[in-house]
Amino acid sequence: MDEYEQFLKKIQEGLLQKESEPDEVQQTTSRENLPRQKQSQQQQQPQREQQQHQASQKSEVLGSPSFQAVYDGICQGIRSSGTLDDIMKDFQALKTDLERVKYIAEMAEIKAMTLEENYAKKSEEDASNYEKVYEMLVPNEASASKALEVMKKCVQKTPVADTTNLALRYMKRAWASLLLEHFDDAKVDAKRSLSLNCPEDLLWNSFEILGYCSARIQDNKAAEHYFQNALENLRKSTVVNEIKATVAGRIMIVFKTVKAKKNKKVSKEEEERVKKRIPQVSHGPHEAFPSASSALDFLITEDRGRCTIAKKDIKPGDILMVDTPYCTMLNPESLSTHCYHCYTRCPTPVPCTSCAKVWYCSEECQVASWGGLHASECTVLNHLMDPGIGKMALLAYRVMTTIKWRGLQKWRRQIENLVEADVVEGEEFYMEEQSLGEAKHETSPGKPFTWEGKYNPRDYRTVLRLITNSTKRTFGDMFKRAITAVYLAHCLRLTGYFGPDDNEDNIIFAASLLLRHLQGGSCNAYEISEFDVGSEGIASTKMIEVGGALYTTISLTNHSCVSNTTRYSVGDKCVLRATRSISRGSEVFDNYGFHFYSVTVNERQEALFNQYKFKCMCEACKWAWPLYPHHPAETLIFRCPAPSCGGPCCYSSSSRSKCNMCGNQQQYTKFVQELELQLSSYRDALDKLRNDDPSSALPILLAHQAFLDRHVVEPVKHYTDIQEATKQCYNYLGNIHQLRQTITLAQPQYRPPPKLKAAPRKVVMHQ
Ligand SMILES: C[S@@+](CC[C@H](N)C(=O)[O-])C[C@H]1O[C@@H](n2cnc3c(N)ncnc32)[C@H](O)[C@@H]1O
Repeated sequence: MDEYEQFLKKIQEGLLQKESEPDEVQQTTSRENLPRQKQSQQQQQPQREQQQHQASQKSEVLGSPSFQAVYDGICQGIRSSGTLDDIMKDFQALKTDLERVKYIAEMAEIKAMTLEENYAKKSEEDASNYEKVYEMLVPNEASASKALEVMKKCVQKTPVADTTNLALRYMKRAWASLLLEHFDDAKVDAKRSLSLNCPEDLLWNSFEILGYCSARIQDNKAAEHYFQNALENLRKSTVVNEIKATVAGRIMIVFKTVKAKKNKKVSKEEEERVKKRIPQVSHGPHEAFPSASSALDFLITEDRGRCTIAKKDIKPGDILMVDTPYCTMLNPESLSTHCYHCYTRCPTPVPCTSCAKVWYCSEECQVASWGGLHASECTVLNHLMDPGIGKMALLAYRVMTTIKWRGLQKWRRQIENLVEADVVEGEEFYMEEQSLGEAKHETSPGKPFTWEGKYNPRDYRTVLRLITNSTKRTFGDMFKRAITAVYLAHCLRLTGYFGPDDNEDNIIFAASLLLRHLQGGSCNAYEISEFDVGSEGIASTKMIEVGGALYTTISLTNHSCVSNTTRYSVGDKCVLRATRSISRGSEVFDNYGFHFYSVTVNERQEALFNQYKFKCMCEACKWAWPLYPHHPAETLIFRCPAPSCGGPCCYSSSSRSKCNMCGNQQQYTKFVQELELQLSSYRDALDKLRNDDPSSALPILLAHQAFLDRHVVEPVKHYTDIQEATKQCYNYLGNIHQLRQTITLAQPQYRPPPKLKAAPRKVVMHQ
């Protein structure tokens, strides 16, 4: 191992150690801090002081205790005192969420809990360590992508007030992007650097980067302007003459070329494209439910609660809902790749100005997020994203920070009536009738589900009325959620949520709502997804769950394992689209992730009951339809087209020429001819899809689907195939991530001469 490698290893080890410290220390201090019995104030004080001292020594303030530690402490306490039966009895006798959280708040462990802020802090020490690693990596072109990653971390850790260092580090990140030929990214960072407090001596770097980026897209006028600026600033700088000569030489090669060329139009921004891709609902919007199509209506049924019904015949492809989220959250796994505000990928991220945990795709998102929800969670984000607390915690917390304390006051009387009495429209109606999770039959009629005014997806009351299934929850489920709710209410308090109204009563009131939202979230939250198209196109696609959201209109759709719709995300919006024909009066069904063709009946029923608290009675569950591999393959079963017959007939390569039920020859033959034409255009559509042309494939697939819906009997492989192909086409219309293609430069001479690519940048930037 040479000197360079040793140094690199040492720094990397140091950094790695730093990064893993918070969790370890957090757990240790948490356990120490969690008393079996309530500790006296005097006992607690020195311990807290010691922790505070330790925390101030670290780059991250380690709040204590974590949710997991509180929960484990309570469980251990119950086990060791042998009081489980009593606690279960008492807790299960409680009727409302308010009573439940009051009970939890009285527990010794909760009373002794002292939460502190816990978030990833900025640190110049960490930032400059990352910068050192970058300096070692960047001269080697093969390490450019590592250099870029390291520089991202460096920027994230840089204290925001240090605008000189930030400017320098954005510029260095821009060089790394340029080395990787990520021209758009390099341009964004070079501009950021110029807009900050970049030392005059080094200004030429960003201008030079911008020159190459503009030349790359043949914006020759801009390139000329940037190169002139680069040369001018280079001349004024104090860098040694040898370097000046080298840099000027490489700039001149490209400068001469761009001067001789005409301009070409610059491509539009990605954001614009995303905006345009938000579709409109088919048939125009519903009067009272603006996120839904006017082709829908909403009922409350005895056995399935609120549900969505087709008011008129719906065609495959119809867009039935385009829903706005009440609130959203980014999954912890996507923190390093996606914008914390708009959920797009961010190759040139800007960090939060306060913490070193979240990224934004742009300064606009950074500002919008802070002005929106992040300011009220930034300092407790490590608590909210604690692995033990569960995904729903952050979403429930965000419901509260979206409505804000002032907003809650407006509805307080209404909320208290609703929550305390646990009377919720819809639940109230069918809870009385319904035995535990047992759906009666699919087509029971219902009464209309009405809403005073418009059912606005940004109205808090639509979230408040999401079904919670609280009467069907086990002791363990409800007990843990109640502890989570109280813990989250304390996090709210830490961030100053209650303002001057910070008192025990209000915290308990907020905790009761949090408990409601934790339950509601578990059976009503949806994913924000991204369709990931790998390097091999359609053959290598997968769906990624980037975040979670509450869509209160889409939440009015029930599940079927043979659903007639599918969902996809466009930005943070959710689109619900018909995958088959839905006749007037039939129910519109979503699928909660358990399809009849890929999950066995028993597994589906168990999973649906565990999470959503109902027993599915769809056709596939009732008749135990086989899994996909066991569907009839070569044969299509259809209904005889003769109106007086309608009996099942088989179509295969060795098909008959008349119906074997009624003997009708004429209509049968005509139908088979049409079917053969249909099958041939279906094969055409599949070819188009294979060749990455989903927009040409989709209309053919939809027409074929409508034909099958008129004639074919399920389950059959061909029908499932076309459903899947249609969903793939829809996915291309939503959030999508396509691997960066390495573009060969149209004018190779725009590339900085290879020998000079890395070295001068590195040397000169640190003069
Ligand atoms: C997203 S909500 C759907 C709307 C819900 N019915 C309501 O009243 O608000 C999910 C919940 O609806 C109920 N549900 C969904 N699909 C169902 C079905 N096929 N049969 C019975 N209940 C169902 C379950 O209580 C489930 O937890």
